[in-house]
Amino acid sequence: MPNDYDSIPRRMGNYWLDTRLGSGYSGSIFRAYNVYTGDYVALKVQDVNHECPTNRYEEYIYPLLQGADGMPRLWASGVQGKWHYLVISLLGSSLESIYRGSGKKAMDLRSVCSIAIQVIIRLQTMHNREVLHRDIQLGNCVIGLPPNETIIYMIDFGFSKRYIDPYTRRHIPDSKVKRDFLGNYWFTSVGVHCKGKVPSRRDDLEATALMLIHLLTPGGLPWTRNGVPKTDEHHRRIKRAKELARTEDLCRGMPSEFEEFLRYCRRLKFAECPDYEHWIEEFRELARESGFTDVDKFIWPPPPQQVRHQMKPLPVRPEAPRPTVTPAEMENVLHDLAKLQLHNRPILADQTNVLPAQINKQAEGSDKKAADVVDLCSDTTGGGTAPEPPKNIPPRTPIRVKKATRLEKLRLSVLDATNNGALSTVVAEFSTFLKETGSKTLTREGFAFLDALYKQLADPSVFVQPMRTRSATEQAFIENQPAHVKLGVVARLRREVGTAQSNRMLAKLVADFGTVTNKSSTRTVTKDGFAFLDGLAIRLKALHA
Ligand SMILES: Nc1ncnc2c1ncn2[C@@H]1O[C@H](COP(=O)(O)OP(=O)(O)OP(=O)(O)O)[C@@H](O)[C@H]1O
Repeated sequence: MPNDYDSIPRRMGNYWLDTRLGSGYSGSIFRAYNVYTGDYVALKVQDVNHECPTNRYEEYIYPLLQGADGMPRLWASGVQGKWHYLVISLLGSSLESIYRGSGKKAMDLRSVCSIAIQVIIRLQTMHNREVLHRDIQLGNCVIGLPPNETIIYMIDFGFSKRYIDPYTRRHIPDSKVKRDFLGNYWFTSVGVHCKGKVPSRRDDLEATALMLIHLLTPGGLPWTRNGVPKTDEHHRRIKRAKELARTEDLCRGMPSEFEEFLRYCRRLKFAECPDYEHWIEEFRELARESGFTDVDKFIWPPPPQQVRHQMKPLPVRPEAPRPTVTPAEMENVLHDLAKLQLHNRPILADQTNVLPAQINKQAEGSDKKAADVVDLCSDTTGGGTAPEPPKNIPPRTPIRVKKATRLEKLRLSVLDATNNGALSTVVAEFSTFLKETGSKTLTREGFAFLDALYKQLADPSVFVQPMRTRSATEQAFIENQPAHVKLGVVARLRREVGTAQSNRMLAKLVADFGTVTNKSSTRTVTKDGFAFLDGLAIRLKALHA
């Protein structure tokens, strides 16, 4: 329906229309002011006969969201002549225009973490109030006007819907019937956009994940690069590209949180309540680790290099740290380096210029915590047998690296595995690594390892049959169990892993193991948990044979 702006009256109710802020398929939005108070507002106008009466839907949704942070206030609504209008808080620029206006190919990590935190909080609010947004995109996230310019607001509830029936108090039903796509081309989840599934909370979160990944990808997500589709054929190509894109390819080079978040959203069951708190904390932690402060606030433009200077100085250590690399270790390293051949040119063959004092100096200054480091010498991924140490060199001692690095390496080995034998080796290493470092708590990287393992076992494009996921009831059952029952779940997994007949079954067990461990308060791998991992390695080997 064409927008005949000229016929829109200059006054609607108590509001005088000023400038047009934007217009979309469904209507126009104006800056307006209250003729009595002079207060500025935003006024959305839509033809009452519009084929898609989104203003009416918004009029129904807005009251459910009033009073919450980051939700615009609904001041008035009504009909004047052939126009329906909504009067809401006047806000600032959308993330879309901020991103485009920056002229940069990708957004900075600080800003993206702030967006992640705020948008997930907004969705938590909406979902707690029983509303799905269903059209998450950059144009529907806007910042406030000063002094609220660090707050991201959600707008455009024209596609929103209550997912809890107000009468029966039940979640809307899922359906096997394919439905027409509703949302936007770029960020609507694969399930809803490409497979015609019924949208639920998980899809709002998946759209958020795609939006964040888009912002961090130079040039944006691959399927967004040729603009909005004008033909059915182009739309089909977009859907195909979206559906086929592998999570790890989309997230290459980004902090692992983004890939994990997308995978998490895609694993959620239809009616499952997402763990908003967990992901808000993950993005806060990522920001903190990256040296950013005050990250709950979206600050645009991002503070130039400020963050490192604002970081509090580290507390002075009471005593000198234990050196991570001893002189003897350093000598080992140098010895090994001496044996390296670079283009047949021996290097560092002469160690006489390495004075003990220098070695000591290099050894100092390292302050890695014991729990954060691992023994690289136990790394078997490199293959081959270690050469005998020469007689005049003291026995090798471990070189230490960060735990996260080692886990990441193991994760990549899972993704590189092309058969069950290789997977078995990596799982055994993972288990050994956790035991040897005495670090039984599963960190983010540990869960990323399990995610990768699950994917390898369940992904039909790798080397196994596709997995049918657990039903929502089964999933909810596991999650709602008290701690002692969860222990029982791990004991069951331990028993079942020895008899699993296929990778598909193993994938289910890994998913259960991840869920149960994640839901436990300490996220530790118990004795049964280790027995499960070891059993998994043995079973994979047996299935490989
Ligand atoms: N409250 C507001 N204050 C300031 N600008 C706003 C406000 N609401 C919307 N806008 C601007 O107008 C644009 C369109 O708004 P909105 O998405 O609500 O309208 P729409 O007609 O549903 O658009 P579309 O058809 O693109 O979904 C937004 O991207 C934003 O730039």
